[in-house]
Amino acid sequence: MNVLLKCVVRYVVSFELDFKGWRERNTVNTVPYTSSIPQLPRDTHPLGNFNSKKITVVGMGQVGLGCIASILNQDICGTLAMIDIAPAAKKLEGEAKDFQQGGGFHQTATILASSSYDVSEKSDLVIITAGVPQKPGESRLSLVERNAKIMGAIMPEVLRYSPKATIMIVSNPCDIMTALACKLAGPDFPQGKIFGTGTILDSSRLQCLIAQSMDLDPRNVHGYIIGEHGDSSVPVWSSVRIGALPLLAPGQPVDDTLKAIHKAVIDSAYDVINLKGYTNWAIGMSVAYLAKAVLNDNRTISPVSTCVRGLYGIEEDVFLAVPCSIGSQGVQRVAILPLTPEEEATLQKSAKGLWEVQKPIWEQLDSQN
Ligand SMILES: NC(=O)C1=CN([C@@H]2O[C@H](COP(=O)(O)OP(=O)(O)OC[C@H]3O[C@@H](n4cnc5c(N)ncnc54)[C@H](O)[C@@H]3O)[C@@H](O)[C@H]2O)C=CC1
Ligand SMILES: CC(=O)C(=O)O
Repeated sequence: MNVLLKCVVRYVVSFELDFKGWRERNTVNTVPYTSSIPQLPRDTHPLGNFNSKKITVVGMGQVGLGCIASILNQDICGTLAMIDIAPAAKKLEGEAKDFQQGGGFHQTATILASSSYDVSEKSDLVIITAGVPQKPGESRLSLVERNAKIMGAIMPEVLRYSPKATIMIVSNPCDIMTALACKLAGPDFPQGKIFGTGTILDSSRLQCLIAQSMDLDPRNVHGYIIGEHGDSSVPVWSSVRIGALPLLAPGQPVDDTLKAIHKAVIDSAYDVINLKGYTNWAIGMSVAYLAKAVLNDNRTISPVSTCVRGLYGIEEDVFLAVPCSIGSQGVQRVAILPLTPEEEATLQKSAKGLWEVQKPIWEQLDSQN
């Protein structure tokens, strides 16, 4: 009984400490991180209100299609718009018709498709998946220049037709593309409203691999990969929980099994791309999960990509994934996860590496203004 009481007290205390670790997400790029904003009123969502909600997905390749399939299966919105470039128009029309013909099994009343952004008008959420994918063996960072050009073409159109939308970036390299989308939106666009899918997929891969090694349900593994959605990602072993139990005791070193699990997480995308040429279903499920959090204003905690300058001793103007609460306005608050000195140092290294790739694009953009 005594032991049980101690456990309860420990968890109540640690909840309070964790709660104090939240930092409000500033609404505008220029507001310093330390400022706090009044909590935004929670949207009311009576049953069936999703019908008034509109999602646009830009980029109807493998990932875009994976997103649409998951969104439709989960009855998240009433209207869905699909956008791709003009040369892909015929395929786009075919995909839209195929999804429309499943109307007996989902509740999305309207599915639109076009290469023109007027179909995206007044979207509540815009999801950007357009861009070049990796070839087998290619890193995400190597896509940066090609996909920066594509992002440059897309963002003005998105903002023209849906200036109030929350925007989710999936295109790789996801963290730099999210930073770029924010820069293109300008300093007056509420900062948290543009976020990247970050390491939500990497964290799911981590959950699955740990669960597999322990013969458990992945949904009982709680923990995050943070930092870059890519090769320099950081597993926060110090806060992984199995059910309510910590995976590691305080000070317990990370052993070779855990290191191998992290390596397997990093290798996951390369592995699937080698096997089938692309990844799409797991990211589609991740996107639908986040879309539901936005449209239902759920305040769901997920590791998504947001500006981390000023956090964890990071000085560079970079976006990385950290656990955030996600609602209708995108990232509403950033959770300040306690890190060990090693985890913090690895995150800082990841930030520096990303900044080296991002810097030339920033210099180019700044010289144009
Ligand atoms: N963040 C994440 O966890 C993941 C990100 N990705 C990334 O998602 C992106 C898309 O991957 P896939 O769908 O496999 O590639 P894909 O080549 O199958 O599709 C890309 C689509 O973007 C379209 N597109 C190109 N320029 C466009 C523009 N200006 N406007 C509208 N559409 C445009 C293309 O026509 C094509 O349909 C890649 O950058 C990939 O690396 C992929 C998986 C996971
Ligand atoms: C391609 C990619 O970013 C992924 O599957 O993680």
